[in-house]
Amino acid sequence: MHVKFCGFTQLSDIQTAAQLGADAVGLVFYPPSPRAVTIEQAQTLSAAVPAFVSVVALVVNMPKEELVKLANDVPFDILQFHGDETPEQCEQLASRVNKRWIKALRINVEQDTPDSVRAQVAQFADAGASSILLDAYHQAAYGGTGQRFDWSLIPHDSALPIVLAGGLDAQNVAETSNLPIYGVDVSGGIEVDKGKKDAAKMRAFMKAVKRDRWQNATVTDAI
Ligand SMILES: O=C(O)c1ccccc1NCC(=O)[C@H](O)[C@H](O)COP(=O)(O)O
Repeated sequence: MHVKFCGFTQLSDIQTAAQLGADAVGLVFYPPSPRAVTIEQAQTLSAAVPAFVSVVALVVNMPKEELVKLANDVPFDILQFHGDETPEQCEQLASRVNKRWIKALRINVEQDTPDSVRAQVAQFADAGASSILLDAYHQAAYGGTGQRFDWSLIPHDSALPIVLAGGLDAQNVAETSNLPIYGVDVSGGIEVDKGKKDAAKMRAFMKAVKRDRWQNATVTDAI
């Protein structure tokens, strides 16, 4: 199980996340978010991330010129499109800045079914996405809402590895162990305040994931 911690604004928090073994750390480039960072903050934060930890730049409907400037100014590894971007827009924007990308789909329990989610994932797979992040739909926010969605809507035969987000924390993350997912993403569940992470919560989250991972490991997994 891979772990992405998202929404860093503080240097010490991102250093702690890396020390604890997070696979990826996310920076939010969406000014309305309480977790948004400036280019200058992002440069400082990304410079503190060691090798083998991916820096993910999260954008929401960002115009091309702004994205080009972001990619020129901040070293990051993966783009996360978390707005209303279509597969074609993601493909064009990501190729313009020469980055691998993932797409967040916000699951609306009133409308979505496993088949509709599978079909959307297939479209983003065709466009070249590396992974899909599934988050809860909220009418007033694009993400970071702390809300879970109905996990039975996660398709089993997805065309892309799925990262599960939305309302996860150290207490409930073990419940994800039998889901068809590649990784988990958390923001609010490791915070004391929006954008301010809590070292104890990050540690507890990692312990819960790793404990569960090794309890369920097969011999092949463990090699
Ligand atoms: O975190 C934000 O403020 C945010 C704003 C706009 C779009 C996306 C945002 N966060 C996306 C994330 O990757 C979060 O980690 C994900 O939504 C899970 O958040 P949470 O439910 O708080 O764990």
